[in-house]
Amino acid sequence: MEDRYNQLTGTDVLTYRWIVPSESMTAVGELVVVSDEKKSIRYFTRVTGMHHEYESGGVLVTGFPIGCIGSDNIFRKPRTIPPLHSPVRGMDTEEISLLNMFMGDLEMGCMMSGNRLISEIPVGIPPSVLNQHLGIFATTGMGKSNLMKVLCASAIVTRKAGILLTDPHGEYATGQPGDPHACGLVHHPLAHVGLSVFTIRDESFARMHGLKPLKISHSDLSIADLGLIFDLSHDQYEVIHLLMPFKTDEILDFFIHDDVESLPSHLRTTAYIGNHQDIAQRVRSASPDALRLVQRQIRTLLDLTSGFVNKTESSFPEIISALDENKVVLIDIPGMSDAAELFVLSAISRSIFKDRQNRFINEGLSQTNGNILISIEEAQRVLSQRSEKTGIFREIAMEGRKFGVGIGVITQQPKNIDQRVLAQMNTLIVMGLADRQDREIIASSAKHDLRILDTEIQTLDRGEAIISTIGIPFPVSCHIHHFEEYLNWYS
Ligand SMILES: Nc1ncnc2c1ncn2[C@@H]1O[C@H](COP(=O)(O)OP(=O)(O)OP(=O)(O)O)[C@@H](O)[C@H]1O
Repeated sequence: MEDRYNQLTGTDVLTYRWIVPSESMTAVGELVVVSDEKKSIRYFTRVTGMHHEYESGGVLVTGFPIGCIGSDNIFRKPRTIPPLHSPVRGMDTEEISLLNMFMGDLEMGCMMSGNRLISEIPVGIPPSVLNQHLGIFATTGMGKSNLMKVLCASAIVTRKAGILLTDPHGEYATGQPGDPHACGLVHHPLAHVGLSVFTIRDESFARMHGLKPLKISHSDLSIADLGLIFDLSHDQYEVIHLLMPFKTDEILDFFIHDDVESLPSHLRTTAYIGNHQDIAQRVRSASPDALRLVQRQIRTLLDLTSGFVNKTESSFPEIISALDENKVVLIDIPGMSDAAELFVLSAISRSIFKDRQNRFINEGLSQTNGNILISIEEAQRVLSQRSEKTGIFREIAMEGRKFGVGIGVITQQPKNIDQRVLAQMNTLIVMGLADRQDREIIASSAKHDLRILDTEIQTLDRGEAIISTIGIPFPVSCHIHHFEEYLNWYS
């Protein structure tokens, strides 16, 4: 090899340049080490770009130092620069194990260095960051469902955090319907201890797979969530606000037992005869049409959800204690409409958040409680800039951290998520984003500078991700395990 190759030809603190022979297989994302041999400092550097160099006939590579390590063996942000002509080389075994030390317990895949898989470095995020929210940004078909299953599989093994997810497609519990080779979370060898599935499917299916029936009681619901299901007018929102101080089971009882058409006129006389005088008094000033509509919608909602919403029975205490035991809780609701799924997720999320909040206020959360991650697919439905439907999810995004509750925002359209919510996300997993504006928004909210990884993000393949988390001092390229294969490792 000629001398001029693989030596630093230019540096500033955050950009290194060197030339490699044109036939070399250097790839964007590759990790190399630039060593300052005099001072015994090694600079770990990630290839961020390259182009042909006329003069030398080689390829001019640019890289970004992700950290450096001196003779004290402490990994630091690079504030110094290596001298010109410092050698640039691949990582050795000791350097690979050094990077391995930063990886967390919730394993998702293996580290990638350019096109090469480093199987010695399993990539995972620490469970301790889950209360600081997580964003998964993936174009359709890039492997987001597979990633979620792998993340849950790891959580089932490590049992250091609880994860809640809803599944309206029926693919997480027992595998993609119609695919005989697909596996689901129930096939995890530790599912009996680390997984709880609550389902709306029929009893025989549930029994065969060890799933529990999902039950939601009237008092688990919040009247505010009516807006998740129906488009409410200003007047209807007013009715909802008037009703807010009352318990939901009483509100529902009131609307179920009064005659829809005569309700408003009754209320205008003093002769209301019923069990809910206080509610009747309160809604007296509301628009009769809005009141009638709200009543009709409540009845429709209870009709639609009659399979699992009932007066008194509730799975919520069991869901909360499973999450407290750091289990994965899957709400299996195949065929449920978009709106109804959000309604269910909102009710469960509120219950989890309020429980943790109350315990925090009354007893101080014990250190043994792990974090809980509530994952929301297509999160732009509830966390967009102008949505009135953000309710509990925004509250968790803003305040969940101190109570150990984080949200997992999964979306293809980060530009449609409220920027203030994105700013709260301390772990970002990017799985391909074709839209430049989407990439810019993510780059500006990440804890690491992802702008320089733009080329890499654009060249991500299915099953590949860039992970930026406060738990790891540099962004990591990762090849996500294939769920079915990952399960086999445990079997
Ligand atoms: N890491 C991976 N390794 C190998 N194959 C993968 C990986 N991730 C996903 N796949 C395969 O790619 C296909 C699409 O994956 P998946 O269903 O997870 O994508 P998705 O992003 O959830 O898609 P959609 O947006 O349509 O729900 C599946 O056949 C899956 O097995």
